[in-house]
Parts: sequence; structure tokens; C-alpha cells
Amino acid sequence: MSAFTLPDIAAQATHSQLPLEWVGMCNIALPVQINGQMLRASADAGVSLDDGASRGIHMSRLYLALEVLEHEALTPALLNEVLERFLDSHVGLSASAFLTLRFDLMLKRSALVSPLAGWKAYPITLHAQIKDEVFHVELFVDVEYSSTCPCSAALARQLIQQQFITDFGNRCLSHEAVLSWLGSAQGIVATPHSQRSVAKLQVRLRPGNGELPIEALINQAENALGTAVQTAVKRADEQAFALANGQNLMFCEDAARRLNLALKNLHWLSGFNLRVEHAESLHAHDAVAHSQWRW
Ligand SMILES: Nc1nc2c(ncn2[C@@H]2O[C@H](COP(=O)(O)OP(=O)(O)OP(=O)(O)O)[C@@H](O)[C@H]2O)c(=O)[nH]1
Repeated sequence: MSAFTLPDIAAQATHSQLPLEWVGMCNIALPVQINGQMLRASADAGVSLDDGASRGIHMSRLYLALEVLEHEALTPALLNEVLERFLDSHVGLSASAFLTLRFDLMLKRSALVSPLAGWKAYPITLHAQIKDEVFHVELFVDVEYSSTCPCSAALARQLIQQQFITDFGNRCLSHEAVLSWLGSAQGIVATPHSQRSVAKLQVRLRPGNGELPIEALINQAENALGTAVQTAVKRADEQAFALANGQNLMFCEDAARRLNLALKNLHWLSGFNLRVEHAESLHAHDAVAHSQWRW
């Protein structure tokens, strides 16, 4: 070796002779383009090291292959292209390639009644891989919503009925007195508990799908759930939200079933795995349900 040659340790043979399933880099900072937005993302880039005799992969080649993501809108075809570059730069070493991207998609959401709007950040993870020469994309998103416990609502209604008997059992009913009682905390003595809840959706894209329908997935889930968390809120919006919650009582099982049925209507996915978590205000643990289809 001349004094001017840089040592290349990765190219050396290893004594262990052992292939590895995944080798690469995690938490690479990079921008990605989606929905016309340039978003700050974090990437995990890796390949299999199938040549067990080889000491290491070439990290820099994976890193440089990511550069294209900065210049083009994110699509399944672009993810495939990056993975192909991973493999082309590791001929003889690697047969599988993996890319994970994490970012927050920003969507502007209108208020329920007032003409206001505000932003919501949806945490997204994209997993793309080429394995056994097959390209797959999976899309993960968290959708937050409000859930009101149907059992708690029934118990609260019963308490209100009991209070009504106590206050009006021996009296002639006057429209004015009942109306005033209905508008008082002494009349409506109990309220059901609600919780901020999250649906964690994992979907696999149908092969050949040209788009990354992230917004469509979020909209489908929020429509199915009915009470997505809000952004800008005036009192009129809060009242509309209270009504929506009152008409939308749900256990975590209800939420999981609704999402299951709604996601099956999306022609562009080939399977899903979902988990809903209701962060109970009744107790310090969560109510959780899972559902999956062709996963
Ligand atoms: N394989 C491997 N490389 C590492 C690791 N940690 C740091 N690196 C460094 O990643 C850098 C880039 O590696 P390569 O892509 O092989 O760099 P290179 O040899 O200049 O590039 P090529 O000529 O394309 O092979 C090297 O300086 C390695 O030391 C590790 O755990 N494994």
C-alpha cells in the first residue's frame, strides 16, 4: 500500500464468515417533499450483508443515494429507485435493501363552525424494502381523536334522572323550571368522561400503486372516527364538538371495528394492522384494541 492510499477496512475479508440481515445508518437528517411541502425527515437506510466473508458494507454509498429524495416529490417509484441504488452500489454483497422515513405531515384543518382553521401535525413513518426481489411499501400514521365512554354516559344519564326525581318528583312541572334546571350544574349533576385517543394505523400499499395516499388514509380514519381532535376553537366550535362527542360514544372496541371497516374500503391497500389507545381519564391505564386484515 502506498503512503497515499486510504485504507479500506470495509473491503477486507472477515474471519467470522457470517451474513447479517440489516446493516446501515439510522436517524439520518434529510428533507423530503410531500404534498408540496418540504419536510424535515429522519431516515434509516440499510442493506443485508449476504456475503458473510465481507467485513462491511459501504455506508457512504447508501448515504449518497438518499440525495434524490431532496429533489423529487416522494412516491413509491422514488422509494424504489433509492432502494435500487442501494443494491446497485452493493453488487455481490447485498440482495435486500431497506429504507425508513419518519416525518410529520402538516395538514390544515377547518374548525367545525367558525371560519377558522389551524394546523395538525401527523407523525408518519414509511417503510420501503426490496427483499427476494419484491418491492413493498408500508405506511404508518397516528391519528388523534376524542372518545367519550358509552358506559360513563349511561351512568351519568341515570344520575341526572335520579336528580330529576329528587327535584321534581313531588312538584307540578313548569316548562320554565325544567328549562332552567336543564341548564344548571345542579340539574345536570354528572358528565361522562372523555379521553384523548390515538389510532395507530399501519397499512401496506398494493403493489404498483403510483401514489402515497397519506392524506386520504388520514381523512378516511378521521371520518370513520367522527371526533378528530380540533385545531382553532371558538365557543361555537367547542359546542359543536360537545354535540359530536355526545352522538359518538365509543369504547376502544367500537373505534377499532369502525376503522377496520373503513380501511377495507381503500382499494389501494393490500392489508393493515391497527391499534387504538384510549388514554382513560377514569383510571391511569389505557383501554386498547387491535385489529388487522391480511397482515
Ligand atoms: N461498514 C462500516 N463503515 C463504517 C462504520 N462506522 C463508520 N464507518 C465509516 O463509513 C465510511 C464510509 O465507508 P465507505 O462507503 O466504504 O467509504 P469509501 O470506501 O470511501 O467509499 P467507496 O469507495 O464507495 O467504498 C468509512 O470511513 C467507514 O469507516 C461501520 O460500523 N461499518
